[in-house]
Amino acid sequence: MEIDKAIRESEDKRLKTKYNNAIYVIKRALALYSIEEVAFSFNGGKDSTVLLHLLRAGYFLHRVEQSCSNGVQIDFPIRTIYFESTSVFPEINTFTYDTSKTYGLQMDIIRTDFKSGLEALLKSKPIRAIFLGVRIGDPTAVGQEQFSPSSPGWPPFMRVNPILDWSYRDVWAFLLTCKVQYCSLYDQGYTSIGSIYDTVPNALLSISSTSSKEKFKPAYLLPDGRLERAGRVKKNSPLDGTRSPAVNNGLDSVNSHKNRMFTASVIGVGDEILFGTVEDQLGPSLCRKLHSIGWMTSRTTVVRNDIDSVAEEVDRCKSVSDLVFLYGGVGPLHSDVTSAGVAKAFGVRLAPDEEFEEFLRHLIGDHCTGDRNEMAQLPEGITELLHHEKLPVPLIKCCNVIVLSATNASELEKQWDCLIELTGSDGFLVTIESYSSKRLTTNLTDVETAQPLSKLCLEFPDLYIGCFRRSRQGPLVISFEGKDPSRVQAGVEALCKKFNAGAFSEVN
Ligand SMILES: Cc1cc2nc3c(=O)[nH]c(=O)nc-3n(C[C@H](O)[C@H](O)[C@H](O)COP(=O)(O)O)c2cc1C
Ligand SMILES: Nc1ncnc2c1ncn2[C@@H]1O[C@H](COP(=O)(O)OP(=O)(O)OP(=O)(O)O)[C@@H](O)[C@H]1O
Ligand SMILES: [Mg+2]
Repeated sequence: MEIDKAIRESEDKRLKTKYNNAIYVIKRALALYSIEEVAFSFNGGKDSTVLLHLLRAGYFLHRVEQSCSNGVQIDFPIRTIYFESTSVFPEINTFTYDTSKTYGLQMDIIRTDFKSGLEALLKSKPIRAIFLGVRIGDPTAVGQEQFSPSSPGWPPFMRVNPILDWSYRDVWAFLLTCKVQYCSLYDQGYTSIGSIYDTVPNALLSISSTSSKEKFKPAYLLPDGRLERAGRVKKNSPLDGTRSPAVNNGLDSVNSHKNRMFTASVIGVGDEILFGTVEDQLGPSLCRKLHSIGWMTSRTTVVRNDIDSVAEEVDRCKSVSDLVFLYGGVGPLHSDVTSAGVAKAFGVRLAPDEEFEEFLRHLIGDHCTGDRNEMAQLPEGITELLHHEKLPVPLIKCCNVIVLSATNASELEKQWDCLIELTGSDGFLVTIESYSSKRLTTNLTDVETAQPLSKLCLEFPDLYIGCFRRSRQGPLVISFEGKDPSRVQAGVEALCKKFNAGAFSEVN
C-alpha cells in the first residue's frame, strides 16, 4: 500500500507518530462499526485529502489484520459524502470529482445545508459514524475529541476525527511525503479554503511583484501554521464576489474605521496588588498609553492569581472590548496562571508551543524543571506570537487578548513601543485620532456647578466632561475630552458663558 510504504520509509519521526495514531483511530472505528455504518466527509480541502489517504491506508491495514486481503490493492468501499454548494471554488469542485474518479469513491452529493442533508442521509442509510478532517485550531474543533458524538440538535452519529491533533505542518509533511495530488488552489497561496465569498490567498505568502498581478508562494511554505486562516475574511466584511488577494493578513482592515471608537480592557493579575503590598504601576500606565493613541479604556481590574478569576474576567472583557491587555501571572511559578486562565476563557487546552519553547530555551537555557517547560504551554489553536527584534521572547496574542510579560514601567514601555511598531498603521492596535483635552479649575461649589454641567453634557454628547477634586476643600477640576479640538473649545466656552467672567481658569 503506497501511503503506508511512503510513511514507513520516511525519516520524519513526528509524522510517523501522527500517522500511527491516526491509523489507530481509523482501525478502532472500523472495528466498532461495519463498513456500511461509516462514512467519510470529503470536500476536496487539504485536511480531507489527508484523511482520504489515511482512510485508504487504514482500511487496507484493517483488511490485512482480518486476513481478508492478500495484499493486492482493494477498492475503497467507505461511503463518501460531499456537500456541494454554489459558492464553492471551481478548483475545489473539479478536484473533488477528479479524486472521486481516481480512487473509485462512492459519492453521495448533497446540495442542502449540512444538518438537513445529514438528517435525510441518516434516514435512508445505516450510517453511525462519520470521519472528518477537523483539526485542533479549526473553529469547529473546540471541545471535540477523536470520537465525539454529534451535537445536541443534530442527528445522532459519532464524529470520528483521526487528524484532530495534527498541525498545519503535519498536514503538509504528509501530503508531500506521500506525493499525492491536492487541490491546485494551495499552490496559489490559499492556505485554508472556505467559500469564494470568504477566502482569499494568504497575504503572508505574497511575493512582491512588479507586475500588477500579485503572486503567492505555495501553501506548504507558510512558516507559521497558526496563521493558516489569515486568508479567511470575516463574515461581516464580504468580498465583492471578486477573488481579490488578501490585503490585511486576516486582520480586519481598520483604516475604514479610523473614526470609530476603540475600547480596551486592562486586567492585572496579582494577589500582591490586592493585598496592597505592591503598588500597581502597569495598569495606570497602560491606560495613559491607550489614551495617547486615541483608545478608550472601558474597564480596568485586578484579579487574584487564580485560574477561574482570570478566566471569568477575560471572558467578560473579550466580548465587549476591541482588545484586552493582561499583565502579571506570567512565568513558571505556581502563581503564574494567566495563560491557563486565558485558555479556560476561550474553552481550549494549554499545549506545548514548540516555537515559544525555542525562544525560552535561548533565554533561560534548559534550566526548566521536569521534561516539560511549563512556560511554553500556551492556549492551543488561538495563540499568535508577536515577534519583534527588540524582544527576547515574543508577546502572546490569543484572539483579541494580549498577554504582556512586563513587570515594571520600563519593561512595559519597551513592550508597548514594540507592539505599536509591530502593528503599524493598520494592525490590531491602530493609532486613531488622539484625544484633545482641556481642563478648567474653579472655586465654585459643587452645588453651584452641578446643574449647568448636567445641561452642558446634554449639549455636548460627543465630549467626556468629567469632574474631580484633589481635596474636599480645594478647587474643582473640570476636564473636557474629545476627538474634535473645536468641539472641546466650544464646550469650554459654553461652560464659561454660564457663569460670571473669571469663574474658571484653564490649567494643564
Ligand atoms: C459530516 C458533518 C458533521 C457535522 N456535525 C456537526 C455537529 O455534530 N455539530 C455541529 O455543531 N456542527 C457539525 N457540523 C458542522 C461543522 O461543525 C461546521 O459548522 C461546518 O463544517 C461549516 O464550517 P464553516 O462554517 O467553516 O464552513 C458537521 C459538518 C459535517 C460536514
Ligand atoms: N462541504 C463539505 N462537504 C463534506 N465535508 C466537509 C465539507 N466542509 C467541511 N467538511 C468536513 O469538515 C472538515 C474540516 O473542514 P475544513 O474546511 O477545516 O478542512 P479542509 O476543507 O479539509 O481543509 P482547509 O482547512 O484547507 O479548508 C473537512 O476535512 C471535511 O471532513
Ligand atoms: Mg475547507
